[in-house]
Amino acid sequence: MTDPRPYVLLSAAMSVDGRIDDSSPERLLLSSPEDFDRVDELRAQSDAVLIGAGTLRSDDPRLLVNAPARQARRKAEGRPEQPLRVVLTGSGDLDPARRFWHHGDARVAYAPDAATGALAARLGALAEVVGTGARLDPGAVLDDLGARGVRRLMVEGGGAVHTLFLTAGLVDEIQLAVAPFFVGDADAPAFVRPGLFPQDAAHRMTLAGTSALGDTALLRYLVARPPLTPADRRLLAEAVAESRLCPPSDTAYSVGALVVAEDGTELARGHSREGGDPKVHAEEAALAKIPADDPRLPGATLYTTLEPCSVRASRPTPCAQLVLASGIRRVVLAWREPALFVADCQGVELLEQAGVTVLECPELAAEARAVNAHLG
Ligand SMILES: NC(=O)C1=CN([C@@H]2O[C@H](COP(=O)(O)OP(=O)(O)OC[C@H]3O[C@@H](n4cnc5c(N)ncnc54)[C@H](OP(=O)(O)O)[C@@H]3O)[C@@H](O)[C@H]2O)C=CC1
Ligand SMILES: Nc1c(N[C@@H]2O[C@H](COP(=O)(O)O)[C@@H](O)[C@H]2O)[nH]c(=O)[nH]c1=O
Repeated sequence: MTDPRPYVLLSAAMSVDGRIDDSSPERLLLSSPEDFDRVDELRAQSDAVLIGAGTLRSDDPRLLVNAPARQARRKAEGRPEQPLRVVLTGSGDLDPARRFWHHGDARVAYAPDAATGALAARLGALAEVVGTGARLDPGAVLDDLGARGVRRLMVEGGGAVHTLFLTAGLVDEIQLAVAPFFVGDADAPAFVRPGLFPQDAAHRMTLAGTSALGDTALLRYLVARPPLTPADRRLLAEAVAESRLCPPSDTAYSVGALVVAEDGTELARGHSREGGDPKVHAEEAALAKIPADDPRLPGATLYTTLEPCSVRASRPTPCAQLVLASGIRRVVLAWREPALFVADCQGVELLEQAGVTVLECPELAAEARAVNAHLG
């Protein structure tokens, strides 16, 4: 049994025009004193508090539970006085002279594997340095924190880190404080950067509370995490690996697909243009290998790197229809079809309308897309 990932609470303060700082070197105080007290209480309730390297550089924060009564409460509960303090970096370029490293108890820095060696040498005993694979992977960060016993994680910014966790669908709750003024500066950091967020007009968050903290409005949102399991991610990564086997094409996507029964048995896998058939799609190739009357199909999941097609020039039956005909009721995909060969792919809509559960895994979208980088 792997340890559970922590509950992730993202807390930030922004101006009414959506900025979390201005572009001056000094840190901008957006929160009211009452709101800063909320932040202190949230830190006290958390097992770990996390920021990005940009915030470390610009704010030089200590990131501590400040109220002595809260420190004492933690101690009385048998917890360390201060939560684990966490920094994320892509480059590994973290300055050991920052205040962050010289306060509180335990500290961890996460970085892509390639950056860990130099960073560990730089930080020495100031922090543990942990690699997250080829890239800065927020899922790997949560896995590692879970294994350290972290059950509640507070993500405290800045904008790039908010974007990293939100676009990966890894946030459970947002506490967003809105300060009653404008920053009015196009160069000032925004709450989030542009990105593909699972929460859009069609997938709205739940407003769980609003309150006034001094002159600051606190909005509390519950963010439904896409119910993907670690096994789903692993199997979808297998589908991405399968997509790398596709014979190259300048006119069609390279896609990989796996069909896996409820008990984890792989029923079939397939990839685009498999076996010399220039027209076959990955889902079609995989489904063709399973007898139509296999009783495991209704409980099975289709993992595919690209949204199943809803219209198709090459063959009469699009893949979304093939999936419906197979009886499969659950589809996990990495990447929605871009409007390159088909103006508006309706594969997800078609499946959902027929009652199939469709889950997207934005964490793997970049990898699925990379296999098709030559298509632009
Ligand atoms: N009002 C508020 O509530 C808060 C405001 N802030 C403000 O936010 C600003 C800082 O925000 P921002 O500049 O976005 O910095 P962040 O704190 O979000 O850190 C960004 C850094 O984290 C690493 N990183 C983040 N995402 C990735 C990724 N996908 N791949 C690789 N590395 C990644 C990089 O580190 P590296 O550069 O080492 O490669 C990147 O430069 C400051 O002005 C600060 O005052 C911050 C927190 C709260
Ligand atoms: N400016 C700002 C925040 N900034 C956050 O507070 C951190 C600094 O905390 P400390 O080390 O305790 O001073 C900083 O790194 C950033 O994450 N937070 C908020 O709730 N409201 C605000 O207006």
